[in-house]
Amino acid sequence: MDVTLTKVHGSENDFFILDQTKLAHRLTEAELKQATQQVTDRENGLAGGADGVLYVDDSSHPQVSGKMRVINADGSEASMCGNGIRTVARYLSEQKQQTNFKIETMYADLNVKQAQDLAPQVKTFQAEISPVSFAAADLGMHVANLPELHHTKIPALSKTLNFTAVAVPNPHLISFVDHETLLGPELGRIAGYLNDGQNPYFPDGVNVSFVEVLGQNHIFVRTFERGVGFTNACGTGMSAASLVYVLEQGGDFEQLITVRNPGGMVKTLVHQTDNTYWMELIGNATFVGKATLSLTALLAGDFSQVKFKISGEQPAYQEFVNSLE
Ligand SMILES: N[C@@H](CCC[C@H](N)C(=O)O)C(=O)O
Repeated sequence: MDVTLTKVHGSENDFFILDQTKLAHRLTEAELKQATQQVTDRENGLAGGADGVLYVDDSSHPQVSGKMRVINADGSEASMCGNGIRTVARYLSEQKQQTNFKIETMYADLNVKQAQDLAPQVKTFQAEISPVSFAAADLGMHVANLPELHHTKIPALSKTLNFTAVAVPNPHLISFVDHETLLGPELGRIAGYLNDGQNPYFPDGVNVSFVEVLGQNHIFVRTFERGVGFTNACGTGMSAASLVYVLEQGGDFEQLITVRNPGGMVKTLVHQTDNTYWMELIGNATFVGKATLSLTALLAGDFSQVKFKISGEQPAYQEFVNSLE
């Protein structure tokens, strides 16, 4: 059986899209994990590897155009992926000729739509990020029996930094820091510890983001992701950081927030409807290229015979990044 993998990125958070509806039969759970670990490997994977694989499938939900499952590079499954869903939105939009529709994810059917291009030839999509919860149970968090964590020190992690934890719905720990701390070693040290599978605070791991305020409704977010490590950007992390920025640091509801990240820039909107928060994430959905190979070669991690066909979209994205001040 042949399998086509499309390499994509959102703010250089890169993935392969594998459309299960195009296969003679669906991959088993074990195959999903194995294929992901093989293809994403940064040294021996396909086309430089990736941060994860986005598996597309049909949805059985009414009025929903497709389903996305997110498998991290280490084989663990995530409930959501903000950068990934924009690329899946573009993929489904082109397959089904729709510009405004819903995608099923683990916990919610999320609205997605095509948006105005961020820059010439930089295809851009907008995705709903929800549901939001601060509850320890939804975060898999065990910090001093606290039901929620808002702008609070965790002495075992840092004597100086304050943390807020929020599930969107994948778990995020957010800390606002100065420029030196943003770029320094603390993020790797703290996030590495929290994702070691042994710590008592987040035994299932957590995505950790450091955020610097650059100006009004303008922030920089650097993220160490659960199941991956440092990535160029994390869409749910930038959405969670935007929410915490609005709630704690003077950002504005219903105003576009510019979010810079090591891989580029996105825009977010933070909403409050009744007592519920939700966000929208607007950013590039770039297709880098694609390859077709046999399932046997994919599972064996044998990419020696694979021809990777470049799309030609990356130079426009690079120009966009170069244009950012
Ligand atoms: N890069 C993603 C998040 C992917 C999932 C994350 N690593 C997790 O395990 O929760 C994004 O753009 O949101």
